[in-house]
Parts: sequence; structure tokens; C-alpha cells
Amino acid sequence: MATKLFQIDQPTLVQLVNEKNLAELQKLGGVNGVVLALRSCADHGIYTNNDDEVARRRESFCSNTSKKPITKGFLYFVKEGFLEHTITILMVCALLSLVLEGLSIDGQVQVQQSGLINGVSTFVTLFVIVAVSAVANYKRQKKFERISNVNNTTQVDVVRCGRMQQILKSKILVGDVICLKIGDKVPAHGLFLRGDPLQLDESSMTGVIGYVEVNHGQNPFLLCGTKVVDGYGRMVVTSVGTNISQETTPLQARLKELTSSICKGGLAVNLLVLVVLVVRYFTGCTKDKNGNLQSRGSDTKFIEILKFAMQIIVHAVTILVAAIPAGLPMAMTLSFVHAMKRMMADKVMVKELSTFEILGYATTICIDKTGTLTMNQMRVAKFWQGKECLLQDGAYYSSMPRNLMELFREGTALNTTGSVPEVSGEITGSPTEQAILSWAVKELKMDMEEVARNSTILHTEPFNSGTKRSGVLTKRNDDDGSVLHVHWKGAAEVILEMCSSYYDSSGTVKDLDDNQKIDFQQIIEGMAASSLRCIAFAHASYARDEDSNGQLKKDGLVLLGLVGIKDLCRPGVKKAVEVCLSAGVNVKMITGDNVFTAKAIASECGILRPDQDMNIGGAQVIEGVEFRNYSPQERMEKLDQISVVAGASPFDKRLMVRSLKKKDGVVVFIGDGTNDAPALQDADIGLSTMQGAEDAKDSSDIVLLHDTFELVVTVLKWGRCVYNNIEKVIQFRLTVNVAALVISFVATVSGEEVAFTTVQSLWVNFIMDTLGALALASDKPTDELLIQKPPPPVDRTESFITNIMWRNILSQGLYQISVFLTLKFGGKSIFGVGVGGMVNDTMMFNTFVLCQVFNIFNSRMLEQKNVFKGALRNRLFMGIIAIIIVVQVVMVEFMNNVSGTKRLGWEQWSFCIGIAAMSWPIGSVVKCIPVPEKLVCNSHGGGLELLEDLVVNAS
Ligand SMILES: Nc1ncnc2c1ncn2[C@@H]1O[C@H](COP(=O)(O)OP(=O)(O)OP(=O)(O)O)[C@@H](O)[C@H]1O
Ligand SMILES: [Ca+2]
Repeated sequence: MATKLFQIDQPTLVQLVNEKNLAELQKLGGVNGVVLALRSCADHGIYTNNDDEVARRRESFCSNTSKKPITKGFLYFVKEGFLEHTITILMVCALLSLVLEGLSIDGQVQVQQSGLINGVSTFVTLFVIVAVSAVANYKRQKKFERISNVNNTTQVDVVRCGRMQQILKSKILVGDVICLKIGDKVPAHGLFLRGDPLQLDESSMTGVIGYVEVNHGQNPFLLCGTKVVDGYGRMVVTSVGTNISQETTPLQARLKELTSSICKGGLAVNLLVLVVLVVRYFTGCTKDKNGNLQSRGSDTKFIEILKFAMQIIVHAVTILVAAIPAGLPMAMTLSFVHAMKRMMADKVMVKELSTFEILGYATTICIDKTGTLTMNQMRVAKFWQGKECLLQDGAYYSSMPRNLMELFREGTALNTTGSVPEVSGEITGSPTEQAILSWAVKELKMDMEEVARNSTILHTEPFNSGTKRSGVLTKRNDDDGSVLHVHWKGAAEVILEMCSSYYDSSGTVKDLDDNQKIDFQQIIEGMAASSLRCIAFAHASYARDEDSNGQLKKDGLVLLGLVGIKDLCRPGVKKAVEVCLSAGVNVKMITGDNVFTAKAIASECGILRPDQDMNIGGAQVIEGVEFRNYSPQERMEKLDQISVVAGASPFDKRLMVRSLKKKDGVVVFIGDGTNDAPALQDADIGLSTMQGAEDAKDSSDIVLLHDTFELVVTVLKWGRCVYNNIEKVIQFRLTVNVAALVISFVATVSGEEVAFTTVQSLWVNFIMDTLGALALASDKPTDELLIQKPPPPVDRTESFITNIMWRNILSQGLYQISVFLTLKFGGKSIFGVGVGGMVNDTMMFNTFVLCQVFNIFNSRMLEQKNVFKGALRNRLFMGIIAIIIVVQVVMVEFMNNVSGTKRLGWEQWSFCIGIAAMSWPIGSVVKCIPVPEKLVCNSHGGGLELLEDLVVNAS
């Protein structure tokens, strides 16, 4: 009813944008038609902004709070648990089989009882499993909510009632007109209204790498969560909140693939089993529990067929339950949330969970210099006037020629974005500005207010990282205004190029010819080589010329002097860089500063090693212009060699990131300034510091809340840890999966009873899917993770089951299968004497479960042989192991009726444990087998084929 208020309904809008359906849009009257139907306006936005209107729109179209998933109640998870495990069907079957069991047996109370117990126990087991996973999922959601609330403060520029305003993303309504610019994330689904065509990075939504143009014509559709990489424009919001399908990230997509492969594999086996059972039934060779052929009396025939059908369904569903890997997504989120929480405690804020998906792959880290590698606490350490170097000491400055002193005071006080408030005296501005101002105040006795009173600013050219200079055009208030003064300050090499003369130390103007320039270049080089930032000041005065039109003179200037600013390296940087390098991650520095300064700092930080080619323009150290002017092919070739790019513009930084990404790498960019924003934006992972500029923080995925560079290592470690944990979970799960499927298949096909009873199957499934994931997903990072190379960045649609994982899965799986089969078919004769009687079904079940307990340790390490390292300290892990063992003992020893087991003696227990423990030595031996790095299987059928192969071979 609510949607009647608007001429368009919510599902239509959602579908329109999701499907990018241009034909449908035309039917609705184009973008303008939709805007009208939403009672909005491209210029003014929504007309009214009162509570009623907001409520109406909320009611009709929901609110924008779904980026964090809608809060689900506990009951939801219970329901989900039932559905996910297809358990409802199973319960009905169990109930029916219970009834049938009761019917078919005449007067045999004992058997009737066992049937009853069977049914009831299946119920109870199901109930426990559903309850435990519901609690786990519920708690996971609560945790996730708490974390995502921290980040829920994104502001969006919105036009409402004709007024531009900033509102929280969660307050956006359908019909709102939103302004988008470079760096923004599209906050909701919508349509393009006007502006420059936008370039959008939709890879987070579609997994396709590259940019998509959004414009008036063919593609006016904007998907929520995509990033604007270029352009400026307005959009109208068409759907928010719950209407937006949850964003799937690349890893999720790959997990889905894997999940469906596992499902398909399970189902294939399942079908085969069913066919075999049915065929055997109708050819009349069903055996009873003792292996005798069953005779079928005609009066009970109907009931028997019914009972048989029920049995089949129970089998089918049990296998199906085992086939659905519901625990994988849980493990992934669990692992991410755990890492996010732990990192927050370590003072690293990860803005979105999806960041973890790619963090583990990081192959290159690009670091900006000033403020990231250095402390950003600047101080003028040297001053050159003419060719004379003056260290800081008050005596000298007081003897500085008066005219020069005046010019310096003007040049520092007028040509700045900083300020020196008279009251507090606390100087503001960028660190460079602060350093210069405090030097001028202290040494030159500059009085900012006074200088400002004496001159009028006519025009300014603000500093930017592209031009690396800032200028100001002024006139003095004490003359008639016919003389103009221009002051420039900026990167020394840039300013030097603009000068044709210089003031010497006595204050006289001297010619600056090419030879003189070389002298000055050497001075700059010398300062830079001792890691100082070099800033030059220049001045010119000239008669006002009507043509100049407020333009600042850019040549023929007089060089006033040079300052060298000290900015120390952060402590710990060298160590951190070393760790990154030893972890197989390339480290590159890319800075706007002078190449000599860059080189000096790079050597100090260990980015440039003494054995490398330190020549500028050589392979390792180059300047931004050079990098920019390479042909694309040349750039690709030289990329690996480059360690330092100096004098880089913001776009050079971005170009570096883009080129590295093209090389199949996963790029982390660490920066703090506005000049880093485009690169932070484009990098796979942008990382900035709390002290960084606002737009840098906005453009990054991770913010370091504490001012220590070592946190970069923490980030890297957690990235790898999370990835590693998911690998472990998958590896463990697939091992159980492969073994259980093959075992059930062979057991059924060979004409015996099913391998495990229903309760036993459910228990195995619970270990495999839930407990295994819980135990392995929250393992803490180890230092070993940083000794290995990063995992090869595979195509995002490829499976992440590596050869190493396959090796471990297959070896352990095969061991478990062969143990089971040997016990089953050869056990009675081979082991009969030694283990106190015979190998019964309980022992097989027990051995199988114990194998999982031992193998869970194996799964903790993909490659290392010591699988116990750190296990004792992981309380959750040890707790889960303990739970499995206790429940197993209870099942075998105390709940025989429920779980269909027989009690075992101590010899039998030792036998089971002994066999299961063999998986440890097998694990370490197998880890010696080298495997090729290249993936042979991918999830597009690869996993499935493998499972099928296995099944075929085993039978
Ligand atoms: N406020 C300023 N006024 C004039 N020149 C400046 C100012 N700030 C920096 N510079 C000069 O411009 C150069 C480039 O600055 P930019 O901001 O691009 O990079 P950076 O701060 O030196 O280094 P990074 O890119 O590593 O952060 C600096 O090396 C410095 O010489
Ligand atoms: Ca910087």
C-alpha cells in the first residue's frame, strides 16, 4: 500500500539497476521519468525534508542500513540452521522410520525400543547441532555489528530542498540527489543525473578488473559500493538498504564456487548410492545386519517397501547434509572478524571486512616518504645564502643585510598557508610550513601581523604536489602600487630553474649563469644527500603591467636563499622494511621530494641496499618525469627493478600503483598526504596513518591508529594469517569430506550396512563443518608466515586449493579410507586376535573420528612439520579438541543405544588411537614431497572431477 505514494515500486527499481536494464529504464521514461516518479528533482533533490516525508520514504523503500547486514534474531539462526542442513526433511524421515519400525515388528518389545531410541536420538542430535551452530552464528553477528558500528560514520554530500548538505550514509533516502567526486564510494544504487562521465571501479561488485564509464547514454546505472575513480557528477538514489543485494567479494565468489563443487560431488556420490540400493532391493539381495539374505513375506511387503524407501531417504539426506559446506562462509567471516578485532586492539583499524580477502596476497608495498617513513616533525637545520652555508645561530642572522632580511620576512609571512597566532603562538600549517615559519619567527624575528599590515596580497598560487611550489603576488602599502612583488618558495631544484640571478651573502645581486647554477645544484645535492628537504626562496619586483593580468612572473627571478629541513626517519622503519623484504614483499619508495633526499632516506630505511645501483637514472632510482615518460612496455619491463621514484606527482604515484597491479601483483600503498590520495584509492589496499590528511584517510582501507611504522608488519601478518586460516579450514574439511564420501559409498555399494548410523554421520559432519572451522579459523599469526613468500596472486575466479593443499588432503584422505576399508573387509581376520575379539563397526567409527582429531593438528600447518607449535596457547583450539574427545568417549561408552555403538575395551581404544595417531608421521613424511607451484585444479569442475575420480577408483 505504501508504495502507492510513489509511481514506482521498489522491486522494479532494484531490478532495474542490478540488471542495468536500459530497455526497462526507457519504459519508465528514462532517468527523468524515474526522478519524477520518486518525487524528486535533479536540481533541488527531495522537496521536503520533514520527519513525515522521511518516514514515508523509509516505509516505502527502507533505509540505508544494510551495508551492515540487517540484524537477525536468534530464532532466525535456528530456522536457518534447520534449512541449511536440510534437517527438517531428515527429521520427518526419522519420525516416519520410527513409526514404521514400530509397525513392522510384532510384539518384539526390545527391537521396538531400539527403534524408538534411534528416532529420539536422531532428534536430539539434530537439536544439539542446530542449537550450537545457531548460537555460534548469532554471536558472530553480534560481534560483527559491534565492529561495523565503529566505521558507520561515512558522510555523503546530498542535495535536499535545494540545499547541499552532508548527511550520514545511513540517512540516505530513495530519491535523494547525491554529489559524487573522485574517491567516493557510491553509497546506494542509483542513476546518473548529470556531470562529467564517471569512471567507476566495479571490481568489488563484479570481480571484473577495470573501469566502467557511467554516463547519460548507454550506462546511467550506479551500483552501490563501487568506487569513483574519475569524474564528478550527481546521481539519484533508487534503492537503499535491504533492497541491495549483498556485495560479494572475490574470495566469497571463489568460496561459492568451491561450495557448489563440493555439493555437486556429494550429490553425485549420493545418487550413485541410491541407484545401487534401489537396484539391489529389486533384484532381491538385501542383506540384514548379520549379512543373511532377507526373506520377504508377502503380508509385510507393503510396509517393507515403505520402510525401505524411508531408509533410502534417510541415507540420501544424511549424505546431503555432509555435502553442504555450510561451515566455510562461517569460517571466513569468523576469521575476518577475529582478525579485525585483534587488529583493532593493536591499534589498526580495518574499515571493511572484505579488505582481508586480498591482504594476504600482498606482493608489493609502495611507501610515501615524508610523513610515512619520516616523522613529519620538521626543523630548519641549514640555511644557505648565496654560496655561504650558515648553521643556525642567532648572531649570524642579526648581521644579515637589511634588504634581504625584509625580503625573507615577506617571503615567509605572505607566501604561506600557515599562521602564527599572536596569542597562543602555536604555529599552524603543514609540517613544512610550520618548520619555515618557526625558523622565520625565531631567527629572522619575523612578525607575521606586521608584514601582513604592510603589504596587500593581489594573487596567490597555492602549493600543490604537481608544481611543487607556491607563489604570491603583492604590492606594498607604502608606495603607489606601481611596483609588484612576487615571492616564490618550493622545491629547490624547481625554484632554481626559475632564477636568473641570486643574492650573495653580502646582499648584492649576482648573475646566475649555467656554471653558477651547477654550483647551486651541488649545494642542493649536498644538503639532500644528508637527507635534508631543500626549499628555495625567490623574489622579483617589477612595474605593474596591464597585460600581465594578475599572472605571477615565473622567470628571471632572484634567488634569495635555501633552507635545509631535517625530518628524521621513524624508529623501527628499517626493521619493518627488512621484515617485509624477507617475507617476499617488494618495497618501493615513491615520493614528491628531491631525488637525493629520497636516496638518502631510502638507504637509511633499508629500501636501497649498498649492493644496489644507486645512480640516479639507473635501474633503481629514477625521477617521476622519467617514469611518466616511459612507454607502457618499457615501464612494465623496468618496474621490478625500480626501488625509488623521486619528484613524483600524485599521478605518478597512481601510475606506479596501476602498473604494478597490471603486473598481476597485489599492491599496498602507504601514504599520509593529499598527494597520496589517488594512489591510495587505486591500490588494492590503501593504508594511511591517523595523523594523515583527511582525504588520504578517506581513500584508504586501513588506518593505523598509532604512530608506529611497525604496525605495517602487523597488518601484513594478519592478512596472511587470515588467508592461511581459511586454507586450513578448507583443507581439513575436504579431507573429512573426501574420506567420508568414499567410505559411505564403498560401504553401501559393497552390500553391507551403511558405514555410519545417522547419529554418527551427523557427529562426523558436525566435527567437519562446525568444530573444525571454529578450531582452525581463529589461529593467531605466527612469525613463520612472514618467512614464506606471499601466495601467488591467482586469478580471482580460480580456486585457492593449492597443490600443497591437495597433497595434504589426498594423503590423509587416502590413509583414512584405506584404514577403514582394511578394518571393514580385512579387519576380522587380520586384526582379530590382537585386539581382543574383533574389529567391530564401533571401532571403525571410533578410529575415523580419532583420525580427524589427529588430523586437525596436521591441518594447522600446511607446510611445516611441527604441527603443535602454538597449539597449546590457542585455548579455543585445545578446548574444541577436548570437546570432541569427551563427546566421542561418551558416545562410545555411555550412549550405545543412541549412537548405535558398542562399548570398547582398553585394548580396542589403544588400537584405535594407535591407528589414528599414524596420521601424524604420515603428515610429516608427506610434507617432504615437493609439489609444483602451478595450480593444476581449479574449482571449475577440477575439485569435482577429482572427487569423482576418487570415487571411481575406490570402487
Ligand atoms: N608548503 C610548501 N611550500 C613550498 N614547497 C613545498 C611545500 N611543501 C613541500 N614543498 C616542496 O615540494 C616538494 C614536493 O612536495 P610533496 O608534497 O609532493 O611531497 P613530499 O611531502 O616531499 O614527499 P612525500 O610524497 O614523500 O610525502 C617537497 O619536496 C618540498 O621541496
Ligand atoms: Ca607524505
